Amino acid sequence: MAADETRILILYSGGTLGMVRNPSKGYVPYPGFLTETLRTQSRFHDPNADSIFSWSDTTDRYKAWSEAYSRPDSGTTTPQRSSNHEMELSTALTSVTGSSLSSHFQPFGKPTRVYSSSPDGIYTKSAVEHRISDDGKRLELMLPTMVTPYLGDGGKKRTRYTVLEYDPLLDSSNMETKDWLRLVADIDLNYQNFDAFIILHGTDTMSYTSSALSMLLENLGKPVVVTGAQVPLSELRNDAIENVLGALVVASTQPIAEVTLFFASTLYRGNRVSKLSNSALSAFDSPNMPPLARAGISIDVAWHLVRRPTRLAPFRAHDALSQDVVLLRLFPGLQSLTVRSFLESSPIRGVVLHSYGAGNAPTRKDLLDVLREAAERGVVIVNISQCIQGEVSAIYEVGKTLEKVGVVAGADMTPEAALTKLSYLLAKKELGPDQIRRLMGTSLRGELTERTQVRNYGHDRTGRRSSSSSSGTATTERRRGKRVLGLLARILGSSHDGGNVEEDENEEETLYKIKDEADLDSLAVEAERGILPYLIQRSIERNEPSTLSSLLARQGFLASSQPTATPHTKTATATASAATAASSSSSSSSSTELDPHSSALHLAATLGRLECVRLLLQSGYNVHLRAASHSNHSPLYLAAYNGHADVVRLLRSAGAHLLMDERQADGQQQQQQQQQQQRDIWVLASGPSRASEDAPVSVE
Ligand SMILES: NC(=O)C[C@H](N)C(=O)O
Repeated sequence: MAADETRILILYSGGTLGMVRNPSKGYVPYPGFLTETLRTQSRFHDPNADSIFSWSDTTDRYKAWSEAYSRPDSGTTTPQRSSNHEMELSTALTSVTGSSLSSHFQPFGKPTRVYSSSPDGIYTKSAVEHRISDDGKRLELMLPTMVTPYLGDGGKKRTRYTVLEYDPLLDSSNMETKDWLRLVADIDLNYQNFDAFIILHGTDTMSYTSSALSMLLENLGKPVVVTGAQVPLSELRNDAIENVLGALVVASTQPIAEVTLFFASTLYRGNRVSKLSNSALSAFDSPNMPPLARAGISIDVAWHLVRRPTRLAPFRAHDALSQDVVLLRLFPGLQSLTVRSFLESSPIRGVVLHSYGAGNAPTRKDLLDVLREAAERGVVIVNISQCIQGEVSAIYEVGKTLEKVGVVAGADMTPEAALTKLSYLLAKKELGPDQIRRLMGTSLRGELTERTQVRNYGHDRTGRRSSSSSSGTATTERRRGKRVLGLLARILGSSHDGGNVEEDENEEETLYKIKDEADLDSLAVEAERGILPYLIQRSIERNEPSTLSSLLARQGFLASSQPTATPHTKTATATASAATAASSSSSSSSSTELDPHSSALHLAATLGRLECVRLLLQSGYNVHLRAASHSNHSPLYLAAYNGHADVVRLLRSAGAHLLMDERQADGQQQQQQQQQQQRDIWVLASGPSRASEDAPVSVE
C-alpha cells in the first residue's frame, strides 16, 4: 500500500444507514447494499482517479476531463432511465458483466487482509478469499478495497478503505454487551494494519457503544469514529452520504486518537454524547462538553480539547464488561420497597442513580436506608443528574445526604458513560468497591470534567475561557513567557552548545527589559506562536532535553488555554452564543495548538535523541503519524533505519509499530543492511508489542 494513502477499516454493524424498505416489515438492514452503494458512487470509490471529483480541482483539469469523458460515446455518470423498468434492469445487469456500463460500476480495488473475531458473524459474499484460522477463533479474509478521490493536503492523499460487514446486521436496539466486545476485538485484531477505524452503527444506541468503546480501548493511538444516519442511503435524500463521507475525511485527515462520534457535521467525544432527537438530522449533542470539531466550510478542530496519550504505554483492548449494572431513575412517589426488591432480586453490583437537579434525592429515611444497605453490601451507586446539562455537585443538603449513605458523585457524565464505565470497572477483578467508587469520580478517558481540570485548563464546560481561573496563574505564566523569550534569544544568539538556560532567570530579565506588561503579554504570545515549533526543532537538533521540556510545557499551556475556536454545544444556547462571540475574533488555526502534524518526533527519532523522544511522547505527540518532511515515514521506521536501538525500544514501549508499507520495506532494507546489528534492529522494530494483561486500570 502506498504511503500517500490513509488506510481505514470500516466495521459495519447495522443501523438505518444501510437499510432498504421492505413492504411488509418496514426498513430492514440489507446485506451487501451499503458496500455496493459506496462502490458505485465515484465520490466514495474512484480507483483510477478518473472521476469528475478527481479532475475538478482546477479549471484546466476539469476541461481535460470533460474533453475526454463527455464525448457523446463516452456514457454518462448514471444509467439512463427507460420507460420499461424491467428491461432497463436486465440491460443494466447484463452490462455489469459486459462493457458498456462498466464505468458506472467501478471494479473493487486491490484486496487487503482483514481479521474478524467472529468466524460465523461475517457477510463473506464480497470477500476474495476467506478461511477460518486453525484454532477456529477468527476468520481471515481478503476483502476488496475502495478508494476515494484525492482529498486534502493539496490533493496528494486519498483514503483506501474496506468494509467488514457483520452478519446479521443489527438495528442498534438489538445491540448487546457482547457486540461492543466484538467491535473492540476486531479493532484489536486489525490495529496494526490500518490508520483509523470507522464504525457504522444505528443511532438508537450509538452513544452507549461509543461510550463503551472509549472505556475498552485504552491508550488508543488512532482515530475510531462512530457514525450512522437518520435516513438510509436507499432514500434519495439522506444524511448517510454526508455522515459516512465526513467520517472518512475526518478519520483520514485529523489525527484525533480518541473514540469519537461524527454526526451532522459535528465530531463529538464518544463518551460525552447522547441521542436527543429521533426526528432531526442533527440527532446528537454533547451537553456538558463542546464538540471536538465542526465540519463547516473547513474542518475546525478544537485541538485544546483533544486528548492525547501521554503515558508510555501501548494500546490495549479490554475484553470484559460486567452486566450486573442498572440505571435507576428517581421520581416523586418512588417506593422504597420497589427499590429494595429491585436491588436485592438480581445480582446487581452497580447502579447509576438518576437523581434530580444538581444531584438531589428525597431525604426519606426508608429510601436512604435501602441505598445505604446496598452500598454496605458493596454495590457501587453513582449519582448523575436527570438534567441533560450540568453536574452533580452536592450543594444542597438533600444532595449531601446521598453522599453520606455511600452514593458517589458522577460529576457531569452522561447516563451512557456512567453505565458503561461502571460496567468496565466492575469487570476488573482486582478492583474493590471503594477503588471503583474513587475511579467513578475520576476521568479515565475524558468522560467527565474534574473540578481541577476546569481550573487548570481555564475553560468552563461550554468552552469559554474562564476568567477566574486564569487570573491566578497569570503571573506565573508571564514569567514563563519571559523565560521562553530568553531561551529564544539564547538559542538564536549563541553558538555554544548545551547549558541549562532554563535556570538562568536573571540573565533573561536583563535580555528583556519590559516596560509595558500588557504589551508584553500579547507580544510574547504572538512571538511564541511563531517561534515555538522552530525552537522545539532546534532544541532537538542540539540535544537539549531540559530546554525542550520547558518549551513543551509552554506549548502545552498555550494549547490548553486557547481561548476559543471552540465549537459550542446545541443545548447551551445562551452560553454558547457567548462562546461563539468570544471565539469569532481569534483564528481557529493558531499555531499555539500542539501541532498535530508536527514532525518534531520524527526529527528526534531520526537523530536518535532518546530523552527528547521520551519528552515528546509524554507531551502527547502521536507515535503513529507519518511526516511528509520525513518521506512519509513513522518515527519508529526512522529510528530503525538510522540504527537507534534505544529509541526503537522506547517507541515500541509506547505502542509504535511499523506501518503496512514500512513492513514491506523493512525486508528490503534488511537485505541491504548486511551487518548483524542492523538486522537486529529491524527485528526489534517489527516484533509483537502487547500491553501486559494484568496492567492496572489507568487514568490516562
Ligand atoms: N437511525 C437509526 O439508525 C435508528 C435505528 N433504529 C437503529 O438504531 O439501528
